[in-house]
Amino acid sequence: MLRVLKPLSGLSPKQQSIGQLQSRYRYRRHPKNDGGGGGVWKTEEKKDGYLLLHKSKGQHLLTNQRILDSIVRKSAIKPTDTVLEIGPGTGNLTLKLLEAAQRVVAVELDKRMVEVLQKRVAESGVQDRLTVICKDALKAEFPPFDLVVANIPYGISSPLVAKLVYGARPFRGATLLLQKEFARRLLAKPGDSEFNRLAVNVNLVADVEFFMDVSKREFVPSPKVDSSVVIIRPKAEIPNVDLNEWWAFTKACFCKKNKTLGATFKQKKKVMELLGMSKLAGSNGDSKDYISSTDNDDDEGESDEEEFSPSPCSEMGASSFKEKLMGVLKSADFEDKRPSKLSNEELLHLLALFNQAGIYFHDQSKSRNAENESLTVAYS
Ligand SMILES: C[S@@+](CC[C@H](N)C(=O)[O-])C[C@H]1O[C@@H](n2cnc3c(N)ncnc32)[C@H](O)[C@@H]1O
Repeated sequence: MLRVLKPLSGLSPKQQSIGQLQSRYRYRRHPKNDGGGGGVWKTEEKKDGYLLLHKSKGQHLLTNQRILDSIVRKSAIKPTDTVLEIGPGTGNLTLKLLEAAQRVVAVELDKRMVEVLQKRVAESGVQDRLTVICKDALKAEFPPFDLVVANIPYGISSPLVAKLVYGARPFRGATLLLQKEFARRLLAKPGDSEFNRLAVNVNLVADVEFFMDVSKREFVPSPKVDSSVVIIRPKAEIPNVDLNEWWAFTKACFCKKNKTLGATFKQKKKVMELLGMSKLAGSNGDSKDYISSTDNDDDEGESDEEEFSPSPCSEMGASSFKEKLMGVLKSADFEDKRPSKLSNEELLHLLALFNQAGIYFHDQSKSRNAENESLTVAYS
């Protein structure tokens, strides 16, 4: 299905408010509709040209003015606020944000989108209040902002949410349009089937509120999935825990989220890897011993059900280390518990117990924002 974004003839831009400006654009099916194959969509941003919309970049434009208005209203933007928008696209939301905020910082990967956005905003005469950063939002350094309001490309949801809530910039809230299933995972509570490490990590530092569901029919072109709007509000106070260590610890616990912690930490492969890193760091004269864990997240990836059975060369170290791990789990009845049913308070308690036993978890890559981070754990 190909659609066209076509500017309608009408009032001169100078006579128009931003709201009127938006109504100059309408969407219709492209006459050369080819059924939507090939992952590329066409839209027209001016009478003599076409803009290909790429599914791979999540280019699904939200066109329902009522929904755009609700999102802006719900975001409680103050006239003095700077709003960060990730993926402004052709500016449907940006123009509404500029009506409410002092300044909008829009981070957009696609230069063609930036051109359309800047043209539309210039027509409204408020271009001096828009800053465009034409970069990948995962790599861009964000300037200070008060709020985030965005219909984001769903492909970067997880690292982007991590970048925001674990990032250095303080902000009041993030109103995000997300894939419905992803939003449900963010909202999940311990024991819910959707509950996973993402919810655990986000909930440590932020509260997540559901706002509304948005049908796929409200986008041009329609994606395959429905969406939901959630508001993420950073907590005023967060537990006194090393966030890098917390990130690595939850990764280790949730590598098989429905397995008991005893089974997870008993796996031969895991114990041996942990121990291997320990010896590596020890040879460098490090005061702590470092150990690594397999990077299997949330029941995906390879499984290693095999119970620990030490090889001759590392028998002593591996055995005592496994005993240490199991001792911690048993000391507070965590051995038979599943991470997917534990509250953050319980997980924090378990981490404190590991630390007391001299076992520390480390994020080797130091990249909580990256999609493929790896882990190490330290113990002494
Ligand atoms: C879902 S569309 C939203 C467009 C617009 N906000 C709207 O609601 O109509 C996502 C936009 O994000 C842009 N985008 C995709 N990946 C990005 C990235 N890594 N960093 C910044 N922008 C990105 C796409 O080019 C696209 O314009």
